Amino acid sequence: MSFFEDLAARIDRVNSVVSVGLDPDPDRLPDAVRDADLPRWAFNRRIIDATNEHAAAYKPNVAFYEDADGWRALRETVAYAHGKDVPVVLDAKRADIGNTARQYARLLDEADAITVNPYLGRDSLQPFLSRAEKGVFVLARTSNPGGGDVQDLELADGDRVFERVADLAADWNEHGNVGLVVGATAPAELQAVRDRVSGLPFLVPGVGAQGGDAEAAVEAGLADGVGLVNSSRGIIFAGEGEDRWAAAAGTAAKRLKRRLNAFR
Ligand SMILES: O=C(O)c1cc(=O)[nH]c(=O)n1[C@@H]1O[C@H](COP(=O)(O)O)[C@@H](O)[C@H]1O
Repeated sequence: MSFFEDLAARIDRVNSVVSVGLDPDPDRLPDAVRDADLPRWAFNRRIIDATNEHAAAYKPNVAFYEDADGWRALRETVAYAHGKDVPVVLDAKRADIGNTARQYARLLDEADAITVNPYLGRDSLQPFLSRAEKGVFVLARTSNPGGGDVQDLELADGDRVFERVADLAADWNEHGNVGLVVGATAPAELQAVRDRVSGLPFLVPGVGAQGGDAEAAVEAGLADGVGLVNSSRGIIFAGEGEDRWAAAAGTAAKRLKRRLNAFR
């Protein structure tokens, strides 16, 4: 099965488009996991136990794992999520010259989909795109405050850079495995991207801690009902400082699922 077929089946099974971001900031981990052999893995395991029935996908951002223990924690996390039948999107935002990109693309051996950066152009993404069974989410309009600095620049024909990236990504979709990352904090741009590319599913981060627009995320983010709306800190640290932190994450995931489902 291709990634998007698999994701569509998962969305149906749990009636949810929630992507739970697994970004285990070491400074915010609860005391209960701090003495574990791999604290990030111990944390993620409890979060997955608490949230999987509401999760269409998990999205670990590799920034939170890029050290020796981190890679072990990430591998355990992905295997555990798969054991619960939940697809995993590795948020890596990678791309490089072909020779290097081929090595980066090995990350896809670990997961079902990945986020990539379009700035270096098609050949830099080819090693990802050619993995037909894996999903490739191309950054189009990001959610950060400076997301427009480059992405909103106007080209000579009046298109904005992020719009052109969306068109390019649609051209790169030879295997039906391409999606776009478009932040919920810029709802007008989100809708503009949807107006350009009707068929591509979006991964929409930025609801929750970044205050993005959940309604726009669902209305523009899904293509034929398929797409993901991600929250990381808003779910995994919902009960920070409490004993019931894992249960609080479960409640936060369920609440977000219901909020998003109201617009589906
Ligand atoms: O590619 C991403 O997932 C991403 C793109 C973007 O435009 N904005 C964005 O926040 N993200 C990621 O989505 C997650 C958002 O985390 P929270 O703000 O805690 O929900 C982080 O892992 C970000 O790196």
